[in-house]
Amino acid sequence: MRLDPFYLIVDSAEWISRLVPLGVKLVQLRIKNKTAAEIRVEIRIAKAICAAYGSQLIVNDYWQLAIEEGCDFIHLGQEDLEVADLGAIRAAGQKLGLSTHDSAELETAMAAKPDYIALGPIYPTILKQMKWSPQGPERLRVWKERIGDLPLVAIGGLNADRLDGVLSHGADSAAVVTDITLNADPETRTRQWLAATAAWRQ
Ligand SMILES: Cc1ncc(COP(=O)(O)OP(=O)(O)O)c(N)n1
Ligand SMILES: Cc1nc(C(=O)O)sc1CCOP(=O)(O)O
Ligand SMILES: [Mg+2]
Repeated sequence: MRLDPFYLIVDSAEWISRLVPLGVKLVQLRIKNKTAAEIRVEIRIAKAICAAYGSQLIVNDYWQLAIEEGCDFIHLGQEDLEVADLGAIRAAGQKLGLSTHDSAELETAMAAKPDYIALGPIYPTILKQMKWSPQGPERLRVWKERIGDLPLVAIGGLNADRLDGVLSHGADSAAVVTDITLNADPETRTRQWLAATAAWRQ
């Protein structure tokens, strides 16, 4: 499986409706602090938009809702993984991406036979408090050697200027939140990401 080098992460279907039509081919819906009923609606709308534009939707955390809504790709962190039913996820034919932050987590993640591994935070992030110090792009090489052909996602503090650095250190895809969603002009910033990743899309 190949992942697009530009992996957008947003917290609403509204963002997906704004940015996916610009050409984003890989997008995660990562919603916190909403009810399950509200998240179901968001997933449904996001799925329809992604289907219309040929974009791969990945649902964060809410694997049961993702299955019920007919989505095909989820992302889980290590704490999510502890309580998730991997058998049900596989039986539903879901692809699975997993977060890792250290070697022990990588071992746990690999045992779950994921479809990609994410490593973060590569740089300091302002989105959420992290227990881990920034990994630095060099650590991506170490992860790539350990996971072989499995796609590797870099996340945390990425911006258009840091893209080439992470992709040239072994990441197959660069995930981003605030460099786009907190930008004064998110559409223009998204176009910059699309242009900056074009050479890695061949
Ligand atoms: C691509 C990608 N990588 C890492 C994460 C973080 O997942 P997790 O550790 O479960 O934290 P939350 O995002 O749920 O706060 C991610 N969402 N996507
Ligand atoms: C959601 C998330 N997970 C991370 C991890 O390291 O697992 S870093 C992160 C935040 C990414 O946001 P930004 O691009 O704004 O830094
Ligand atoms: Mg999570």
